[in-house]
Amino acid sequence: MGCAVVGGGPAGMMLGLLLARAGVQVAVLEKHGDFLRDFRGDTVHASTIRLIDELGLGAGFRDLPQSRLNNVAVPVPGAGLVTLAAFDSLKPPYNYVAMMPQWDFLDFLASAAAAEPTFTLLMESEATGLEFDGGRVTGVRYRATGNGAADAEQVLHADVVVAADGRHSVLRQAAGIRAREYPVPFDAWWFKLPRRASEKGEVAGVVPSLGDRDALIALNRTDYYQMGYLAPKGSDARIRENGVEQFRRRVAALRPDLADRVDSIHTLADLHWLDVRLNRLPRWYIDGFLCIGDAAHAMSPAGGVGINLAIQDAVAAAERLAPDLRQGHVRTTTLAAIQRRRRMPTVVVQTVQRIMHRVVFVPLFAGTLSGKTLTGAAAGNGLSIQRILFFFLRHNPVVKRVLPRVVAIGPRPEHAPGFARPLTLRPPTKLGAMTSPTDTAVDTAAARARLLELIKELAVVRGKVILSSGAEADYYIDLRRITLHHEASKLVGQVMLALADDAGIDFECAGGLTMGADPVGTAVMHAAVDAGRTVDAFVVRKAQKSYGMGRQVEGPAVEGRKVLVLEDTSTTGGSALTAVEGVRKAGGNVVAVAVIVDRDTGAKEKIEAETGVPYLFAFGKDELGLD
Ligand SMILES: O=P(O)(O)OC[C@H]1O[C@H](OP(=O)(O)OP(=O)(O)O)[C@H](O)[C@@H]1O
Ligand SMILES: O=C(O)c1cc(=O)[nH]c(=O)[nH]1
Repeated sequence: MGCAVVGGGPAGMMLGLLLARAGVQVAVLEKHGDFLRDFRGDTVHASTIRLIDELGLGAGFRDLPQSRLNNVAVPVPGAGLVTLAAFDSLKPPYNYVAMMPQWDFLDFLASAAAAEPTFTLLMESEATGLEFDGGRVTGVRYRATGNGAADAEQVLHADVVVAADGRHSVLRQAAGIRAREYPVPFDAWWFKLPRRASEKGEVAGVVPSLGDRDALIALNRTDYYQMGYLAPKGSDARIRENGVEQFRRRVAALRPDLADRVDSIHTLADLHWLDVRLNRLPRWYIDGFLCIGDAAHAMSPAGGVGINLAIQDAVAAAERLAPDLRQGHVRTTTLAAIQRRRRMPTVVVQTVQRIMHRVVFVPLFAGTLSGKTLTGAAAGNGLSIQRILFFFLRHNPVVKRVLPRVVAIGPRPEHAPGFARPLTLRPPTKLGAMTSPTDTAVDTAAARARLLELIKELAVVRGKVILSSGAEADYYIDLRRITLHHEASKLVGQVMLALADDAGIDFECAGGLTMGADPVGTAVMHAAVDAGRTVDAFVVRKAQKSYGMGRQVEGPAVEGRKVLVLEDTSTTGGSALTAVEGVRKAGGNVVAVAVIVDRDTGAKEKIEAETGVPYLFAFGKDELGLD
């Protein structure tokens, strides 16, 4: 076996799927017989949705029953419902958090992985320990608990064992790795309250209400409210001693609007206690063994970002493990590289959570924080750190932009490794283009999102610069760094092809003025061929060649054929116009001009007026943050 993953949660299943797509033998061991468990994190964050699109699974994912969380709001006395994180301010389509039962999400990942021949899912297989050879882990010991075979311990040998078995990881203990604990002031108790049909249309959101020494959050789900009661650590025994009636009264006091249904909490056995922990391992690995997700760093539920972080760990791990696993030996330096990659986002998120604990939860449980404190409505309430923070959360434009991003996307989001992405886009048919974008659109959305990120990261250069036209500008987009880039080139082809298809442009040749347009033309040609179409590329020289064939337009003849003129970017539109003129002289029928980035400097108007064909662009300067 290449890789044995222990724990069929979001991180374990994602890692299994990605490694299987790399063609590596991988087994995921899950101790339960199904994924059905209440009150696991039921969020799928924006960066995970983007990842799913990149894996070509977006259409199936969107078919799953789910609701969208568009914001996080707090009701504050005197200020109404205050939105703290408006996800819908993020760029679509990744501008929400999907809420769905985690078992649906895990079933979905499991069925995608089952399509890969190198993937095995071992349900009812409980890991009990590690197998060592010298100091190196060489496998995992486990017990199959199904079919009454509970006591037969077996060994699964693997090049690497990955523990994705959560906060109480059995395997990390077996590896002798100990976590560093940070104090957490509270625990959480999850339960459900019914949601009436008449309430279905209400804002989907997370609605917290603060008490004097406790708090209640409500997650609006399709036909119920998922309630989280928060109280000081160590309160579980007291809550249970006080009995169900007192607990119902407390819930009713915190959410009077839900008081009419607290009877649905039949007994305190309906409360699911979460012993909240915040910790992380100083070292996530030993030879042959790696921890990811909560096994490497238990997260507080504050912000609800633990699942996303765990999935991102899985992606980073898959990307780095796959090459080693293909060679049959996982180097310890590779495991160290995975920890290096994921440590920063972990530390950032945990630090934010620890600040939230200190600033919100400690005073809350000391009885010095309530909704009134935040707005200053409480008598004798001066400027407090909470009021200042609350003011910033509501009014500071940078905080208002950054907060939804931190929650929905997270620091250092990961992208699907090339080996896990679908090989080609589906060939669009004329009928398909007219009816629904289905799979093609979903894949294109992922390609477009990734390309945009690469352009921002690699091509945008700020500072004074002289342009081709002689004009001076404050920024330059060096798209050659994109069109000649190992990952971006392919995306350029896919995105530009989809751009023309979406505009209903039918073409047989693609190219433009050398040299910016050259790699764009070949990328489009390859994307078209991948999609089962025949498109040739061409190059328009800046001047006609004075010897040889004496041509200005090089490549298979464009004469009598439908031509898409391409550019990487345009400012005055002069280069694209030269290309159109060259193609027309060579007898080509120009059907459109398309550029990757438009600088919004009048090129569109000029080109459309002078050539009479549409001018398309994949990205505007506003999308690059250059507005
Ligand atoms: O719309 P325009 O004002 O024509 O400006 C845009 C052109 O400028 C750049 O090329 P450049 O002229 O620098 O030449 P190169 O492709 O040979 O590098 C770019 O690749 C476009 O072709
Ligand atoms: O106008 C240009 O010369 C120009 C602008 C730009 O952003 N990028 C580029 O390659 N050329």
